[in-house]
Amino acid sequence: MHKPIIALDFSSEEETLAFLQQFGGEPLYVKVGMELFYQTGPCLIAALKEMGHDIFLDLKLHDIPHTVGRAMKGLARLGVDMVNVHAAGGSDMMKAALAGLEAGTPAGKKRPAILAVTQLTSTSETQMQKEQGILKPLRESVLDYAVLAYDAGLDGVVCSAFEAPDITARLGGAFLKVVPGIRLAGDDVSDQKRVVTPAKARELGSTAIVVGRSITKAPDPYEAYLKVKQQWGNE
Ligand SMILES: O=C(O)c1cc(=O)[nH]c(=O)n1[C@@H]1O[C@H](COP(=O)(O)O)[C@@H](O)[C@H]1O
Repeated sequence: MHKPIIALDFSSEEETLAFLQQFGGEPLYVKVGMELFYQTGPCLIAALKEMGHDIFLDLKLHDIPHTVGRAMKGLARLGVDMVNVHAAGGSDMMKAALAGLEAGTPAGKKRPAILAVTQLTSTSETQMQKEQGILKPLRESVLDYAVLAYDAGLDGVVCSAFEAPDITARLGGAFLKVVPGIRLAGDDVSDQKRVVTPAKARELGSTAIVVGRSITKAPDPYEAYLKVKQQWGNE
């Protein structure tokens, strides 16, 4: 089982490094998303690697296949461990993303795992149906996107824990289910709609969890991390 992935949703390198100092040098699995990457770029990725952290670079690419393929080729050179695209970009785009990653991964290095974001955990079924015009149940939409990603050769999906059992049943346990929308009991869910605790995520068969504000906004982030880790069941 993977360590909980901490979402470093900060706007500067200083803030990020001050946050990480509270972890006393413990090697972590961190997620760098668009807020931080757009401010700090590849330099911070290099610094995080130097500190021994595993990195999920969450830029959720969604564009024409040629553009996404070329972008992934560049991202592969950063030496991150995991990247993602939006499944809604389609099968050709996902295949181009994978081919770009393979082409960009330096010889002798491991290709980053690539995930497809299905339905964002901030989306409810009502919103999906009204705003995206997808009239099936949300669970079905997530499963359909997961099958599309699997057929395109991707390593897994980002989904909520609620859809994890269907995906495992259909595509097997090795296909990754990386699950955000995690809260410790009593924490503010904020903009998230499909939310579970770390323990529930494990019970539903998630491969990994992504945790942001339940850790980053906690009065004692390290203590919150230990609580998440304990509930999740450490590696
Ligand atoms: O791809 C993601 O990481 C992602 C997909 C998704 O469906 N929902 C989702 O919340 N995320 C990310 O996971 C993190 C969740 O943050 P918190 O809600 O603060 O725990 C954020 O960095 C989001 O960008």
